[in-house]
Amino acid sequence: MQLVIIADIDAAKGTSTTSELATEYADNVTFIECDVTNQESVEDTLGKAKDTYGRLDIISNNAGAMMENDPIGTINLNLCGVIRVAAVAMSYMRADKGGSGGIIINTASLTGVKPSYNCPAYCASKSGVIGFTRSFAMNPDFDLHKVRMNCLCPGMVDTPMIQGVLDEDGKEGRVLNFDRFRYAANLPQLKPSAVADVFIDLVENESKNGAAMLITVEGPPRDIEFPIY
Ligand SMILES: NC(=O)C1=CN([C@@H]2O[C@H](COP(=O)(O)OP(=O)(O)OC[C@H]3O[C@@H](n4cnc5c(N)ncnc54)[C@H](O)[C@@H]3O)[C@@H](O)[C@H]2O)C=CC1
Ligand SMILES: CC/C=C\C[C@H](O)/C=C/C=C\C=C\C=C\C(=O)[C@@H](O)C/C=C\CCC(=O)O
Repeated sequence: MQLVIIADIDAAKGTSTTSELATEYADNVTFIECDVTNQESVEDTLGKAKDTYGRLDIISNNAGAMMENDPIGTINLNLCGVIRVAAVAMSYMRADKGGSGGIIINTASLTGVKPSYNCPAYCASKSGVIGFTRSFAMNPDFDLHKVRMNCLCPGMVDTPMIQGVLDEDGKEGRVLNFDRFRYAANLPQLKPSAVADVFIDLVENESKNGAAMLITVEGPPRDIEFPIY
């Protein structure tokens, strides 16, 4: 049986999403309020998940936001949040410490490899997620802990994040040039399900470790190839 914990800082949205899913999956979906920028909150959330279900197999490290008006906060949420969650999750998942191994999938972005002057802190945070993922996966300790790590690098996806930036009408400076962002946001966007499909492939394909999956409207998903120095 697949059991899912939805963890998010937005309790109202998290609860309503969980109720929606419960119509199909009954008690197999639970919501826990969590702030990935707060170490105690992350420990509390993953501790509760382990206590409720006995073990952790799959982590979707997905929380993130675009807020160029707060560049340090952007790094703290998008990059440090990913590292924080991964570290606590590892304490439960490691096969050599009583866990069963598994997979952590971090959400990076196309902007982690393709710079955009419009959101330098966001791009830096996502480049960091890619670097963290690839470095983590290279560790020879994998043979002991058995936790794979991969990341997703989607182009623009039709989600509330994009709409949220557009709705603000540029006043709060979530991007540096609102008109350029609006232009980019009017180009064809991915559906969230296109990203979810790649997520499922990464879970199922046990040969994948350290992959950064490029997902765009231009063609099928593929591994990003990085130069070797
Ligand atoms: N929408 C897009 O075009 C793309 C989005 N991404 C990334 O995908 C991920 C998901 O974003 P979307 O679904 O697009 O946006 P979204 O705004 O719908 O989802 C982001 C979620 O993160 C949560 N969150 C924010 N701060 C948090 C915190 N401190 N602790 C816990 N949860 C927190 C929000 O409440 C929200 O539910 C993000 O990491 C984003 O950077 C990557 C590429 C493209
Ligand atoms: C701004 C980033 C938006 C969403 C983040 C998401 O993680 C991934 C997005 C993928 C691509 C986004 C590209 C956005 C680019 C820009 O906003 C600017 O660099 C301007 C882009 C296009 C303008 C084209 C032109 O000037 O002719």
